[in-house]
Amino acid sequence: MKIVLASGNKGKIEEFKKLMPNDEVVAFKELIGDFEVIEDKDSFQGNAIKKAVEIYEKILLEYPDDNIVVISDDSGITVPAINNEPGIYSARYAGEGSSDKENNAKLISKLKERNLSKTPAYYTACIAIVYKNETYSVHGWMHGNVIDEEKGEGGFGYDPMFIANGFDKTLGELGYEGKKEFSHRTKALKLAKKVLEVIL
Ligand SMILES: O=c1[nH]c(=O)c2ncn([C@@H]3O[C@H](COP(=O)(O)OP(=O)(O)OP(=O)(O)O)[C@@H](O)[C@H]3O)c2[nH]1
Ligand SMILES: [Mg+2]
Repeated sequence: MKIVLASGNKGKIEEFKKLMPNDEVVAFKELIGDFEVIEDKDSFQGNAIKKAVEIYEKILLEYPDDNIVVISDDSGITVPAINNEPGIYSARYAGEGSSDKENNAKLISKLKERNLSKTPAYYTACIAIVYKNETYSVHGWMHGNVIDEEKGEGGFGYDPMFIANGFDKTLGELGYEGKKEFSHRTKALKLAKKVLEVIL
């Protein structure tokens, strides 16, 4: 069965395709072109469900007979020492439409303002699934520390600033192969696969 990913984030799409090698994973844009979902809920779960539902409904309008399953991912990084920023605002921390580089620069300046060269942080991923008008959601987390500089070119987003617990290199330095063993997205997707086993 075709699994439609309700995400426009290239880093996520790449990770999902690698994490689900036995499924036909298609980014929604390949089916219906560009479509913006306003992420105005106050939780990862609220935004993940909103993305999956709106894209599911939009696809059904164009492919009414398709037996389609849509999955979405709403994720971000939370730094308790700076009032839990950026959290659900991770993608737009430096303003609407900001790049990973700009978001990282803002986080670095916030850490430097408080003389925090290294402080605890965690990633959250909520994956929502919509199938036959029913909604499901699961979460995964990854704990570690953020540092006030970028190291390495791997991963995406805040990865060059994040050192997972038990490691001494950033996810940017470890790259995808390191990260996929224990990331928030990997953990959430493990549960999502269980849900798919039950409902499909
Ligand atoms: O270093 C990172 N490693 C990760 O593994 C990771 N997962 C999420 N994030 C960041 O959190 C925001 C997600 O926001 P988000 O869930 O709204 O996604 P998005 O707007 O980019 O795409 P979409 O899926 O909504 O279309 C984005 O800024 C990402 O950079 C990560 N950063
Ligand atoms: Mg988004």
